[in-house]
Amino acid sequence: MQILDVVLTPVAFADPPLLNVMGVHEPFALRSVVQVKCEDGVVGLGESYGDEAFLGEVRKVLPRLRGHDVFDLPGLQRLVAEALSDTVLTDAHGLIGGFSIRKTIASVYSLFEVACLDAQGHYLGRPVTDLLGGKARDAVEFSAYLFYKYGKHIDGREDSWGEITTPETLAGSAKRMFDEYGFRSIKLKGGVYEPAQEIEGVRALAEAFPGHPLRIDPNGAWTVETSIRVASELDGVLEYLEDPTPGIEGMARVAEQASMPLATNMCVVNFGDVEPGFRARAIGVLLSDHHFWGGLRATQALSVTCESFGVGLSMHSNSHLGISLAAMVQVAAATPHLTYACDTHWPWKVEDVIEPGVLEFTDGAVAVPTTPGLGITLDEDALAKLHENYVRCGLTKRDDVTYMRKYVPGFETNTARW
Ligand SMILES: O=C([O-])C(=O)C[C@H](O)[C@@H](O)C(=O)[O-]
Ligand SMILES: [Mg+2]
Repeated sequence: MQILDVVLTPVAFADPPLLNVMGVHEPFALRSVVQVKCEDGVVGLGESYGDEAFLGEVRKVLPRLRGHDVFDLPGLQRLVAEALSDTVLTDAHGLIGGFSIRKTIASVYSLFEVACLDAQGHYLGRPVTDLLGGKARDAVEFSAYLFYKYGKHIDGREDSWGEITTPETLAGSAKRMFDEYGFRSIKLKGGVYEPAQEIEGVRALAEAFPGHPLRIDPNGAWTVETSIRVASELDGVLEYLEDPTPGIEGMARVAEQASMPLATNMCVVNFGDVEPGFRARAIGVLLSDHHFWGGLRATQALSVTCESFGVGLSMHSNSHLGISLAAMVQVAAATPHLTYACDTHWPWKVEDVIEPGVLEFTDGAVAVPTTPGLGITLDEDALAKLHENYVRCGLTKRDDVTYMRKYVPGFETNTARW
């Protein structure tokens, strides 16, 4: 089945001022939506990053896709690699580890791989899970992903969550997420305040939600020594500790002393990192992300690798829309070795590009769609509206650091600060 045309649409959706180690989220999160249009009216959907540098790489591939067989994924991989000369994509938020040509190719390939799998599924009348080997579970569990946040954006734009800076407001946000989505486990994005304050936040959550698995992710805000101390203070409280300190070597030193497993989406971020990361015993849990690991099939290969080495697997997320959630759900469902509830930023957004009603949360889990492809339908009007947002907002890259300086003049990132 030949690809006849590919339409790339950059979009932007409203994002609250969520805090992290790098600063604060800007008023809009950027994404790209791709429609791979094939013979017989079949269309496949993909979603990924929306910053200008990423779009530039994606655009290099577009003219080569016409005439490509949508079932030929190795050919797609070659075609992407050939198109992307030797550019290495980086980002201005630094939250998903190092960059390389390999990771750049994997990221761009992933966008098209997902769209091709969606198209294949529509053509065959089968869900993507079937194309990935079949369902290992009927629903995919996610965790309540909590953030500290400001009450409003610099331009006065507000959201329904209000300010979250204290243990009380943190527990309040968890309660709301539990009530609305039925989540059972909690992840706290840390790296914002000094460790004692974030430990207090974790303890407040543990007290308010006894028995619910808890994690904290300061995105490398702590030194090795601080990480070891926090791990010891939160012994018996955390299910796992995510990226306490930067780099494989530092993580390995923490892992040696910590009672709980360490997780990462920062120090092992492509297949080249697996051997050194696993050899150093730096992590007990790998947080995969199909957007930069090279798609859904690469995520399954990663899962088998993790299982072979006794490493757990879960899923990392960035601010995303429904096409990405659908892809995460499909691959998670078709991946037997998935050992923890996955991350999602889903509760923080109020708009989308897909028709509502399919990806619903019950008891913190999304039922795996059984309809063809990813199981979702693009809402063309919503896509046009979010594209209009993109044009109007004027953002071309994610830059939490510079935006934070509007709140805190002179702000420097918190990486290994404490
Ligand atoms: O687990 C993580 O490190 C993330 O989810 C990275 C994200 O970019 C998160 O920090 C965010 O949205 O600010
Ligand atoms: Mg993380």
